[in-house]
Amino acid sequence: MLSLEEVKQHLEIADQSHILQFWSELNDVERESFLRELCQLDLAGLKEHCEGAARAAASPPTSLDEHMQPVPAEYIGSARKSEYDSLVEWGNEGLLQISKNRVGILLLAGGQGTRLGVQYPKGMYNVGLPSGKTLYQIQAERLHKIQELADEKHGTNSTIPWYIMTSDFTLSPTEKYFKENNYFGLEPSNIIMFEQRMIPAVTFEGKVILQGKWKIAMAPDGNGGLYQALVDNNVLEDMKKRGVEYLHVYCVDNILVKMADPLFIGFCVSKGADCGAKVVEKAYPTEPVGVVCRVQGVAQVVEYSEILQTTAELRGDTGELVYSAGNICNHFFTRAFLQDVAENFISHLKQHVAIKKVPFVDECGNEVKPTKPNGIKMEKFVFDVFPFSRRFVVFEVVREDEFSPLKNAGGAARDSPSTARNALLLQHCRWVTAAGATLLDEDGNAVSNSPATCEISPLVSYFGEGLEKLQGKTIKIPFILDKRL
Ligand SMILES: CC(=O)N[C@H]1[C@@H](OP(=O)(O)O)O[C@H](CO)[C@@H](O)[C@@H]1O
Repeated sequence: MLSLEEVKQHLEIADQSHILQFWSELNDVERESFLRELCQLDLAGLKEHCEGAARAAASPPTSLDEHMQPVPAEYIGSARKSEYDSLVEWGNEGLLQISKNRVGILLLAGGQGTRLGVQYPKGMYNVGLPSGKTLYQIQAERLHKIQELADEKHGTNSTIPWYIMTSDFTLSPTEKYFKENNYFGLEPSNIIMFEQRMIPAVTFEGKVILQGKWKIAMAPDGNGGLYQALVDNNVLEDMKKRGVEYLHVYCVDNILVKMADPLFIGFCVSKGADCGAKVVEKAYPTEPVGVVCRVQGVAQVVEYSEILQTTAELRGDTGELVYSAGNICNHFFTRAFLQDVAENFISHLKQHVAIKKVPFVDECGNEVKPTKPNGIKMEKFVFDVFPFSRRFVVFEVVREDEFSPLKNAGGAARDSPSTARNALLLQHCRWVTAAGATLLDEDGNAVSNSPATCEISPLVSYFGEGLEKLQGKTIKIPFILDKRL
């Protein structure tokens, strides 16, 4: 650990001496804790970080819009439009890769859940399903199931390691939650949790914000902090040791996420891709999803916060949105590509500016909750490695089956606990109906097209398969299927 004097010198060079303004008022315990925190900062890079943040926030955002083009059709596969034989072939390829232990999944779970308004990790959220399952539990059970499907087909005993990127906010509660739930029956050594870095929030004048007299306002470095975290935590070595060649990266909040989706993985592998993204057709022009496109001929995502409304609203001859490929934060990477990024491109990753309300202490040491934005948080985005890909592909999937994110607190019109819950229940109603059963509501009327209390455990079915025995049955809701038929 550095001495106080050494830290002081670094702070002076970085023009950040105000960080120690309350030092004389601190007791020994506080001093030790603060010094330890300061030593963990990238002190050598602090000046550049602070000045860069202030510069970036002051300059008008560079618009990419005029250089955008849609991704050419030959790089797009579609769960909706591709031929049946191709879908079967890709699905089989994916299951084969899983059975050979070549597939891993990586969950981005370092976020603070600010919009959702919870103090705990988003994955622990219970959207109010009849089973009361949380997002983490649903995901763990899907993982069990997809391993089982691969094993049944290939007579193997496969493992899909589950890498979970957390942050200072989410690591300990996530660890505790998995432990308390006995890792949902998964082997703990195959669940690898690690932390992304945190970086200081900065004022518009380029000064690190003090959140307390001996506490800096820190924020995770965005989901694109993944690449640095892979290096910091030797994750790529772990993948190599296990023989994992393909990684499916996804974010925590999508209740319909198909982890290690064999179709997506099989499609990417068959196309020889090093990098791929799943998309859904945008629901409306201003939907808060990134647009997967090309910028000056290179694959990229233009985030919803950075696209001009006029571009988002552009329509083609037949009235369809020109930029309709909505990013659902489901990415495919080969290990070789990630290694290349780790070795050559981390420092080239773009920094995005987020202007936020950051609680701080004033000159007198009083804690203040700002009413208007006062701070800059710099973030990297996970998809900003797409431009470094040599073969990038896109896979379009059906929204109703694959995308219902939990972003907002209850009561919001969109992307809320109830929309997520209903999306899952509706999907399960469709599965039961497709299997040839009739669902009846409490009054004996057939249920169609409304979310009824019909929940099928992921341990029973992953895609809607395995429900053949329901054919011809009449089933009264509530219907909870949690054991194999
Ligand atoms: C940096 C990043 O990954 N942004 C993603 C991510 O948005 P958030 O609003 O950050 O959750 O998830 C969206 C899908 O839910 C996707 O459309 C968007 O591009």
